[in-house]
Amino acid sequence: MRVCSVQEMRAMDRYAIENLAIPEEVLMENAGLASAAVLNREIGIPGKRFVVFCGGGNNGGDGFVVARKILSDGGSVKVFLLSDPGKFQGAARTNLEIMKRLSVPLVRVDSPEQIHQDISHCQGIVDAIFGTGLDRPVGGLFKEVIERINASGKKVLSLDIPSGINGDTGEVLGIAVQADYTVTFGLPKIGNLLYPGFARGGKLSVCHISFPPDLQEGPSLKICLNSPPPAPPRDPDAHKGSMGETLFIAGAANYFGAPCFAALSFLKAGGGYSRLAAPASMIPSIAQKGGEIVFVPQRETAAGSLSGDNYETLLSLSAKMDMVVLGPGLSLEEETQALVRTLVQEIPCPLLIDGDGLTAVASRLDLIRERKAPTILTPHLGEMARISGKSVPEIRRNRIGLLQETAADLQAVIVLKGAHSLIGLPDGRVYVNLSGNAGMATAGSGDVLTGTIAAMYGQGLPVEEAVCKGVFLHGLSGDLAAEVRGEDGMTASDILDFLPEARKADRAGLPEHLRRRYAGAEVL
Ligand SMILES: NC(=O)C1=CN([C@@H]2O[C@H](COP(=O)(O)OP(=O)(O)OC[C@H]3O[C@@H](n4cnc5c(N)ncnc54)[C@H](O)[C@@H]3O)[C@@H](O)[C@H]2O)[C@H](O)CC1
Ligand SMILES: [K+]
Repeated sequence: MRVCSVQEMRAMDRYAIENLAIPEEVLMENAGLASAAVLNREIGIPGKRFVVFCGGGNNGGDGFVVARKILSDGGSVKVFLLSDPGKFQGAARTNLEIMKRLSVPLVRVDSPEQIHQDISHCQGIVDAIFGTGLDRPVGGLFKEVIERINASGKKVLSLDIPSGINGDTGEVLGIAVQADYTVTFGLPKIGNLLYPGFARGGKLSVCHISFPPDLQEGPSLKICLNSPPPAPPRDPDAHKGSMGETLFIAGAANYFGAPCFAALSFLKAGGGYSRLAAPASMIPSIAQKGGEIVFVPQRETAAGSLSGDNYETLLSLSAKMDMVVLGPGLSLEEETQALVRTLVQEIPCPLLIDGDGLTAVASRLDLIRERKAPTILTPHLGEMARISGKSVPEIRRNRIGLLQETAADLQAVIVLKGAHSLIGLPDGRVYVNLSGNAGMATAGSGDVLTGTIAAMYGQGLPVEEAVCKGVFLHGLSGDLAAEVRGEDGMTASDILDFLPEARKADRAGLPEHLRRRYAGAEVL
C-alpha cells in the first residue's frame, strides 16, 4: 500500500474534485460514513452516547457527518465546536448547516469545564479537531480539551489522524490525542505510520473515499509499506556456493559479538558461505560460537583492530565475493578507518557498510558517490546524522525527506534503522517496514541485519529487493522471538536464533495477527 504526504493527499483530493468531478461533499460523506461504520463495529452505535469534538477545518466537517450518522443509526450525540462556526468553508460549512437543522446539540466551547459532564457520560469520543491541516503546535483551549479526552478513559476514534500529530512526520505538535481507532482517508499519511504518531492512532483503518486505484497507486507516490515479494524457491540442487558467498570485514578487540552476529546471521538467514576477516587474535574465541564461519585471520594494530597492511588480501578476496559487509565492530582506530576508506573505493562487488564503517566514510562521502557497484548503508539515527550532516532532532522532523535526499545524493540504498525502519532507494522510493518490536533495540541487532540482507542477495534477489526482504525478515525474526521469549531481555542471539523460523514462516504464510499487523491498515 502507498503512503502519502499531506501535500500529496491534497493533490489527490483536488484531482478527484476537479478532474473526476467527485464533489467535495461526496468525499466527506464517504469519510464520515466509513468512520461511523468503524464506530458501530467497535463500540456499537444504537443506544449509545457519543461526543464529537470538531475543529474549524474539513476534519471538523468529517466530524459533522459522523454525528449525523450516529443520530440516524440510533445513537445519541453531542457536538462540541472548538472553533468559530463562521470559519467553516465548502463541504464542512454545508455539513454544519445540516447539523444546525438536526436535533443534535451543537455547543461552541469556550471553557474546558463545559465538556466535563458529557465526556463522563458518553461511551465514545470522536476526535475531529485537526487532520492534515495542523500547522502549528497545539495550545490553549485545544490543548486543554485534548488533555481531557486523553484522561477520560473513554474509547476514542480519531478521524484521519489523531489531532496533534503532524501528518508528514508523525511528530506530536505540543500534545496529541491518544486514540483507540483511527480511520484515515484516501491513503495512510506518513504521520499515521511513523512513531510517535503510529502509537497514538490505535487500530488503523483506511477508507479510499472512492478514489480510483490509479490515483492511489500512481508512480508519483514514492512511499510504500515494505511488503517484499516471496523469496525465490531454494533450488533442490543447491550447493553452498550457489547460496551466496559473503565476506564480513569486521571486529576489533572489545568487539567480539559484532563480527560473530554478522557472519552467523548470514548463515541463519539461508546464506551459503560466510567468510569473516577479523583480527587474528580474536578468531579462536569467535570460532567457539560460530564454527560454521570460514575465518580469514588478519594482521592487527597494537590496539587490536585491523591494520592497514591487510589491504591487498582483503581486496583480492573481495573480488571473489557476491557481497562484502564492511564495518561491524571495526572500532574507530584511525589506521582501520583509513583502511575502510581505501576499501570502499576499490571493492568491486555490492558493498554493505555498517557501524564503524559508516563513521569512516561520513567525512568522505565522495568515496560512496564514486563507487561503480551498488552500495548499501545501514545507519541508525546517530550514524545518519553523521552521514547527512543534520542533527538527530532535525532528522526526526524530516526522516523521509532526508532519507530521500541522502539516498539520491549518494546513489546508495539506505536503511534508516529504528522503530519502523525506512528503506530509501536512490530514485526517491521509500519503504516503511512494520515488522520488528522494541525488544530489538539491543546491541548486536544491527549486526544481525547486515547478514540477513547479504543472505537475501546471496540467494538471488536484486540488491534493492534483498534489502527490503532482509529488513522485513530481521523484524519478523524479532517478532517471533518476542512471542516466545518476550521483548524484555531479548538479545541479538535471540534474533539470530529465530531467523530460520522467520524464513520458514515467511514461506509458509504468516500467522493472521502478524499478517494484519504488517499490512499497516485495514482497508474498509
Ligand atoms: N482525501 C482526504 O483526505 C479528505 C480529507 N478530508 C478531511 O480534511 C482534513 C483536512 O482539512 P483541512 O481543512 O485542510 O485541515 P484541518 O481540518 O486539519 O484543520 C485546519 C484548521 O485548523 C487550524 N489549525 C491548524 N493547526 C492549528 C493549531 N495548532 N491550533 C489551532 N488551529 C490550528 C487551521 O488554521 C485550519 O483552520 C483531512 O484531515 C480530512 O479529515 C475531507 O473531508 C475528505 C477528503
Ligand atoms: K483528527
